Amino acid sequence: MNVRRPKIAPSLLSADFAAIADQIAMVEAAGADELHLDTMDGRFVPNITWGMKIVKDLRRLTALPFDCHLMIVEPERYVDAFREAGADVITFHYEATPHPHRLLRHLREIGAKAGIAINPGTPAAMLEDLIEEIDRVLVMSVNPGFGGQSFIERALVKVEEVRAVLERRNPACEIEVDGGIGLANIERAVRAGADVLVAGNSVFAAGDPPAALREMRSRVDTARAASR
Ligand SMILES: O=C(CO)[C@@H](O)[C@H](O)COP(=O)(O)O
Ligand SMILES: [Fe+2]
Repeated sequence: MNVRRPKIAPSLLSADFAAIADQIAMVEAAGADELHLDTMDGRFVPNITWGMKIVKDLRRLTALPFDCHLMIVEPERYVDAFREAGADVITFHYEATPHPHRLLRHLREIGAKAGIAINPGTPAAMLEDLIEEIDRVLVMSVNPGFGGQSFIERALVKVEEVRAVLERRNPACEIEVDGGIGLANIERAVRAGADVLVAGNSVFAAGDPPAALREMRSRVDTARAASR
């Protein structure tokens, strides 16, 4: 059984970039385990965010691990640059490359944690021949592209399915859930088997973001203790 303490990764997509140093310091002080950075290219997803330059500059602001979620086509062209910019976990989309196996191996070779994300319409079974090559599976619980969307409940079934396969074949691999995570579902995500909970709007758009993050932390720890 999985007994790791789940991590909470605030998503900077929902942060105020005019005050980004303060926003990062705030979530770090409130107990964030990682920072989730969403790169979008306007092709794989309809939205556009930031690239390596921003990741590199943000790297100077914190020692928290950077969880770089690449929602871009041809991710193999950019992963080295994201690693050099300071990415610790690099997660590309299964749907964005014809060679996910090769890319997962390459990510480990360059010293990154190798992450692969699956969209809501992609079955967990598509990871079957990749399982041993993965350090983190990201189960999308919204269609990628925007923060603040509603959680897709079916994602929890997928987390359970991925957890069952990982228990047998790659127990060290983490499961991350991304999209619409908040107090209404964070405990259920942990009970389903999630190790990393991404939270954008539920932190940065809250009236009291540090309090929201601490409440999530407490609920996550209680849920994990209860599921042991
Ligand atoms: O990858 C994405 C969206 O595509 C996410 O990381 C969002 O940034 C999560 O934001 P919330 O749904 O938690 O507001
Ligand atoms: Fe994301």
